[in-house]
Amino acid sequence: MLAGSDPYQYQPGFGNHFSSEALEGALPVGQNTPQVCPYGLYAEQLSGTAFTVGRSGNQRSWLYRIRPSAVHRPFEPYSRGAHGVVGTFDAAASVATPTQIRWLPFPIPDGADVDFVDGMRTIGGAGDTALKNGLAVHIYTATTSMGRRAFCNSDGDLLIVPQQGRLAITTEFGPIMAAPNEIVVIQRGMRFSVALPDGPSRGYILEVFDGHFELPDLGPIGANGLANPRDFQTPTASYEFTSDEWEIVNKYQGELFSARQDHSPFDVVAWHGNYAPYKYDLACFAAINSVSFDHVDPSIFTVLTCKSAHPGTAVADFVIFPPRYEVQQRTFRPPYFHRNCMSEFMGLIHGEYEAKKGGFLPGGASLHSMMTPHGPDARTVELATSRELVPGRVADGTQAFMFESMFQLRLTRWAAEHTQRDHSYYKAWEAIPATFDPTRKVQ
Ligand SMILES: O=C(O)Cc1cc(O)ccc1O
Ligand SMILES: [Fe+2]
Repeated sequence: MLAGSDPYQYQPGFGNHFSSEALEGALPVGQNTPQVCPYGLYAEQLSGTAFTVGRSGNQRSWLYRIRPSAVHRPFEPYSRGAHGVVGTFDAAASVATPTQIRWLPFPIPDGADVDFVDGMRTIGGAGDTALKNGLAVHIYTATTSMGRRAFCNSDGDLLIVPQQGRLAITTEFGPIMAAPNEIVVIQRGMRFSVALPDGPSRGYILEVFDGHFELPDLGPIGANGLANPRDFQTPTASYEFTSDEWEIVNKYQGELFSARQDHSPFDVVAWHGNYAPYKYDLACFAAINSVSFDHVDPSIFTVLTCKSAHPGTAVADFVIFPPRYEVQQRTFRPPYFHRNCMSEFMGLIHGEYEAKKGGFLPGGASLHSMMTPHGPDARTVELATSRELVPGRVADGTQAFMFESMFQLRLTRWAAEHTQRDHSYYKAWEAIPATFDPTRKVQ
């Protein structure tokens, strides 16, 4: 990187075999592990899949760094305050409820210095990190940068959805700046440190304990549309060479551990491979929908999917509800009433969600669990059944999203008993009248 140039340089593409060097010639030529690497760097492989996974699914990167990551003092249990991260969702650690759940915006601590790691709280999840089966949903509320602290998650991949405040993320692969309406994916094992250029910040995190996010198949849509691969952005190598004291906070089996080292974890001078973090601007999403009639299932707005072993059934889909035109004729246009064999966790980045124009607020959340009945609120139903069906815009200035999962989620007690839990949420549907009239068969 040249002095004074923009540190945020990205490589476009999804799942590419990227190459990046901050110092010309730092990547070994023609091999991964020379006897001595250029500039006296150490070669270190970071594996995202088992060595033996088939070629099309195999993910790994080679990092050429000033000191190997192995150079650190032992990990000890993390002692800085009681942390609220959970990696096992059994009856001891969490509660199950099939009721419709909503939270008003999660408050950002006032006056206290809380960074991204200490401000992370698990809302709920399923399964267990040790068996690499399940997922967790977290929220972060933070007021201060991590400084010389780095976080590393051994338990799975993190899909981060900033809702308030940009995240300036230093990663081993280079820096990423992510603003609200962008998402960042940081995979298992990657060290990163979060600074807050805008001060108090909040956002959502989806963690998958197995697999990786991929672009959904497009089927009859064809070769283009939805999230296009070239709009994903992976950072470029950037390093620091210091003997400063750093703390590495490692989430392992849902617990936090801390180790100290006298060098920066961000000392990767060059790297190559296809296991690398990325960001994506949700405004790049090329939405596709019905141009004739009927409400299309929200899977049409899938940005990324983490597949399970059951074809077509996701560990987790990341789905958005982007600004778009709505043109369907003779159609109840809002989300339909339904009971789903998947779990639906929703959040709102900004604006108002089309099915609930009040109560579901930016920085808040809702959970409609497996088979929990839900749909548009009474006001939305009233408007949608009486309005003239002219072409119109929907969701302008708005961005809601959904983490949809095949798993049954359990809530942490923190989330279930949170003061922001909206116990009157059920009233959203209370005023929906019975309009049934056996003498009036009009469609
Ligand atoms: O429940 C929700 O609000 C999400 C949702 C939106 C939609 O358009 C169709 C189905 C669905 O679950
Ligand atoms: Fe739904």
